[in-house]
Amino acid sequence: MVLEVKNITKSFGGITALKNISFSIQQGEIYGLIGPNGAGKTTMFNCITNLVEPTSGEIFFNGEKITGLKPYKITEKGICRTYQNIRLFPKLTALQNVMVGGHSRVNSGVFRSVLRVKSQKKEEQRLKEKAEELLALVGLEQWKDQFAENLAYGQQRRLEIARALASNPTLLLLDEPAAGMNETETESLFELIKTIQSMGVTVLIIEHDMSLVMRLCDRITVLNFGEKLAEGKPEEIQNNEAVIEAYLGKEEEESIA
Ligand SMILES: Nc1ncnc2c1ncn2[C@@H]1O[C@H](COP(=O)(O)OP(=O)(O)OP(=O)(O)O)[C@@H](O)[C@H]1O
Repeated sequence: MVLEVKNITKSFGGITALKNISFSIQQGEIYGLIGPNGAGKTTMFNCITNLVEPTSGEIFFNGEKITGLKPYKITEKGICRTYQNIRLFPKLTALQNVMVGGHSRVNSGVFRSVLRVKSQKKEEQRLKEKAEELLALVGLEQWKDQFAENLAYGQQRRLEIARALASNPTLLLLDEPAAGMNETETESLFELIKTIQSMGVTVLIIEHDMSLVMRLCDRITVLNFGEKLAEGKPEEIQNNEAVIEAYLGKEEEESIA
């Protein structure tokens, strides 16, 4: 198992955002986390990356307990994420944004070296090449010198993914990557996530676009008011009565209305 979430509960004062949630993700899977607004999905990402500390429960990454580790340590171990609200550096170029992502995992070893300046320069060059490769991967190579703030919304979302990949994660957490994207952008996002999977990266994705989730994910957990409502393959989730009632059915009604 790449990731094992065991009995995670998270309370914020009177609100219990997650109630005793468990699930496991296998190497190479694309795993979906879905549920209505406020179900606890982002809180789960925050618990995995320890931006918020779980009230109880444990999380294991490649068999090692990561609960309680500092967020940067968790990144170093190979978990990276994007955010629901884009968090790029608007006044840095696309290339610089990706290079910043790469720094988080090279700082310790290389910069402590005795041959500091020389190795720093080499490292900078290596980061730049890697960043260019990643920009090509997400289809932004011709935009590399543009400020992030000048990129279209869908491009910014892809840039966030490139930045997250810069630290060589083995587990990538994507928080609503298709939000605000049109159909064409969503389709190229689908292809991109499939490519990332084929590179050997395991993916955990929060997404409201059901058509994307159902085509993309190998397995899915459904959260509702902090509780786990169901877990299974896309077809199992689509046919699950409780899920239809709590979530998919409601969406259908909304789309009919
Ligand atoms: N830092 C916090 N302090 C207090 N309450 C919080 C905090 N973070 C989340 N919550 C609450 O926890 C619950 C779950 O929120 P969360 O953002 O995890 O849901 P979500 O499933 O990601 O929703 P959405 O789809 O709208 O992003 C909500 O009731 C939210 O208000």
